[in-house]
Amino acid sequence: MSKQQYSHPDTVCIHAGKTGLNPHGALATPLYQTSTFVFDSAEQGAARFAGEEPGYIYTRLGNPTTRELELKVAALEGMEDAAATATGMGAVAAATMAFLQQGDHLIASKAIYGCSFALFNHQFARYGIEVSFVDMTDHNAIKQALKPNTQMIFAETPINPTLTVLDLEFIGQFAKQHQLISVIDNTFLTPLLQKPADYGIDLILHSATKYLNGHGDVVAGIIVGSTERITQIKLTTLKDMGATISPHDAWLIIRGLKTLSVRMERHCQNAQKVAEFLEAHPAIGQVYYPGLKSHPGYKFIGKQMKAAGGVLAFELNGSLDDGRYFINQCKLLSLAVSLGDAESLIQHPASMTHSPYTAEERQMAGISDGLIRISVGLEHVEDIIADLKQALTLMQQRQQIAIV
Ligand code: MET
Repeated sequence: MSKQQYSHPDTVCIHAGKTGLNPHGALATPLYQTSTFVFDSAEQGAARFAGEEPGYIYTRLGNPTTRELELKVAALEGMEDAAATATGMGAVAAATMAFLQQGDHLIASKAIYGCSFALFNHQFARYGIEVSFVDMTDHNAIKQALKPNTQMIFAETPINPTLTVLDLEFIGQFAKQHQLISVIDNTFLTPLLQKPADYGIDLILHSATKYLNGHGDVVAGIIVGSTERITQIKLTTLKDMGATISPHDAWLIIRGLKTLSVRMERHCQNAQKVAEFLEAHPAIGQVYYPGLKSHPGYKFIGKQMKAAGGVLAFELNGSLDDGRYFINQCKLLSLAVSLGDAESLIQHPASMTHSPYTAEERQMAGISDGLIRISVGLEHVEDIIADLKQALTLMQQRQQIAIV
């Protein structure tokens, strides 16, 4: 295992995490596409199962290609260890359920990705885990949600899809003060733009489907934390529930990570320009992007977050029907959920990513029916803006005809 420390994350993305399991010195990481590993003897197999001898057993329990991905992302987040998972939701479920049991209480942000909300709101109730959904911009509300059985606090920042920014320093300190396990989903910014570990956060999650992989061809997740906590996850929820990543998917993410730094830079530059264009357009109402001075999260830029990332949301001056018409007119932007790909993606959270919420729950979470989310891709920004502009013009013309 490489012990070398690199001073810059760009270099970490490319070089960190080498396991040394590379007998021919291949430049690219070898892909160990195998379900199982052959033991030299029955005694060796028994010793590996007993944890008395290091070495691989079976890919659900670990794999050398996956290990390189885990070590790389742990190094990027500045944490000891990581566990890669089959999907982002695999990471959310394995990380939370490893530490929560019947009778425990979880404080969760009231606005989070739709399936994280569904897991906490629908599934946890079935297992006797109590959840309070809280507006985490309101620190008093967090304090008031605390109960004697509270074990964990869970949030995303910026929030999917409202782009609300939460104060990681407060969350980290609050969790320490009350001996809670703090969990932050860092998917939107990646460790290149935000490092929750700097604020004492215990577990950091990613949907690796998104920016870490970056090419829209994988679903995967990863959990980052201390060796102790990651070991507990690997020996319980990950081993026994089995949301294990495929080695091939781990290999693709290792390849994608090599360009994470340059991709994030371009995503941020493009998103900033798109946000400014939308903010100035008469057909657009509110734009939600922390890179805009008008956004309450702007004060965190250059502090908690290096930049605002590649996702933005906005409301049109128009009806839900106008919004659907507008999205349908986009030609370059693909109408698809997910984010962090080279392709710009546009979607309607209320009916897509956040449809597990009821209309009332969405309203409480601040996700309006008119909200539209864009993952700004790596195309030339003028082409992205031109596509949005033509779709907005068509929508405005249709609105005019409707009035006449
Ligand atoms: C199945 S819906 C979405 C996937 C992804 N988490 C997103 O926010 O786009």
